Amino acid sequence: MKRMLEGCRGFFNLTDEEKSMYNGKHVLDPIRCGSGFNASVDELYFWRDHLKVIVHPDFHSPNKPTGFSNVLQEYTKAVRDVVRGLLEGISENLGLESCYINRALDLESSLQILIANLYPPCPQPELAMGLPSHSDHGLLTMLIENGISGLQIQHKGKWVNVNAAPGAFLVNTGDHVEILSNGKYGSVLHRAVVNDKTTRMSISVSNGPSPETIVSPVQELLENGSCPAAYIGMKYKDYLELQQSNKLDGNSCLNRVRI
Ligand SMILES: O=C(O)CCC(=O)C(=O)O
Ligand SMILES: [Fe+2]
Repeated sequence: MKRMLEGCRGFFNLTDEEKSMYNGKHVLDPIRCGSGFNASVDELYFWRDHLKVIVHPDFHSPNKPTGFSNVLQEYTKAVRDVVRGLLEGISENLGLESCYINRALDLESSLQILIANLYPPCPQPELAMGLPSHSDHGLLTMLIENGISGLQIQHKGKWVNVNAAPGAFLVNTGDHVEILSNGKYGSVLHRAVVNDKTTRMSISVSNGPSPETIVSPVQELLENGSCPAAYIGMKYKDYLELQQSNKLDGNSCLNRVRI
């Protein structure tokens, strides 16, 4: 974790020119960096620099700073192993075989994206936001931070600060866990606030199905409980396009697939 945080800090410290080759805009561009959240559609800019790298099924990495690529590969592989275990637990908890989700969503080819967020001190934190309210598109997001808090999750309509223990992973459930569990697991709405004293850094790793998988509520859950499907099925890749093309105005993209 420490080496990953250092590596990302090293990337943000590169010159603008060195970073400018990664100014991609499309959600499936392998390496993208920049400022703001969804820079192509949002009018508002947020107090944040970011780096997004697709690391699986095909591995990509910026070639600077030195050694970054090795740490990125090692870290994201370890995260995939932890996620596989968590999804086995979630499968069992849903009354399914432990390997159900891993198999049904073709996690051998899972889309895994690393997002490093840098939130510098903001002179008027009450007027700015690090990241606006959103839910993550994947199954599980594994988040670490540099010891500075800033994540808030929505709980019973209120924003609650999340203070992680040092060295802990924060695990956010994403839209595709909600879809496949037919709402038994909720995708958590969250946002990041900024402060006026210290630079905060967070690294989230989004772990999703394979891009070509059509995800819909698990059939066994509908039959067992005789409840109707609450979401339409959609290819994960198409869902990403849909999320990217819409302004994130505090609503999750899930509203687009709810029946
Ligand atoms: O910085 C944070 O704590 C939140 C990051 C986040 O939500 C994301 O990268 O999707
Ligand atoms: Fe997020």
